[in-house]
Amino acid sequence: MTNERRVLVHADSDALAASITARFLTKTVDLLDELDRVNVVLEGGRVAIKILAAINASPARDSVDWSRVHFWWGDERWLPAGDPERNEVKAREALLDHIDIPAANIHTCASSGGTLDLDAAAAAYADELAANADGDSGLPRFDITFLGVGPDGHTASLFPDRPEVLEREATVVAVRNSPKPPPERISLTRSAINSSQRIWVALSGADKASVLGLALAGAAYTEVPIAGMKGRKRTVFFVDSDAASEVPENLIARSY
Ligand SMILES: O=C1O[C@H](COP(=O)(O)O)[C@@H](O)[C@H](O)[C@H]1O
Repeated sequence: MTNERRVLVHADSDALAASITARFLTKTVDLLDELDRVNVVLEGGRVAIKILAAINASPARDSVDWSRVHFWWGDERWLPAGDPERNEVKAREALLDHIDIPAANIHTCASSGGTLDLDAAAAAYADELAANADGDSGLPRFDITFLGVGPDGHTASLFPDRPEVLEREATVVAVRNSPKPPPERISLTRSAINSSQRIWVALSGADKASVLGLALAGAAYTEVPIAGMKGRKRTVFFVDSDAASEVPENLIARSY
């Protein structure tokens, strides 16, 4: 097993979504043969939601025993419950509301407008992670973590040149003054993300090409946060041809 990064290039975002869907369903079924439960970390980017919709539409969707799959979020936007811009709401609409999964398996971050303020909500999410921890890590064993990337290189809600990207102790941070709306967010930290067994990064579109090139060329993660994300077993970049235009040819695995 290698933990090298691989880049899989697809013709377009539809092909990308189909490929990651097939891989996700197969890997989850295989993991459930070995493990009592599988923990999956979701994100809220445009391509991520397209992938969840593709999983929902797949004829193989119900080959997964969803009662043994737990969903977490790499980040959440600090918005009222039910707000269509919440990552959780988008994921529910695309997939989670359509599968046979116990509510307790869906581990959301709190919403704004409730009893918790932003810091307390981040602490509550860290407590929920710790209550499901693998050993004394404070974190579940994240079997598959989906990440997206903004044109500025942010991933989850870790933005360039911000203190949150440097956090080493906490598993979860409250984010304020995000350069991308909404300004307040909750995010896993880099070390929490990098505890994942597998990180699957999805990028689509020409506006992601430059940052993908920088990340693969070894940019500092403080400036390009996605550059600092690496799963314990594998890190795979699922990209479309527009996003791949600045990836060195020798890094591309043309298996799709
Ligand atoms: O705000 C966010 O943005 C990133 C990237 O989103 P995209 O639409 O540009 O792909 C996403 O991964 C993150 O979860 C989300 O909160």
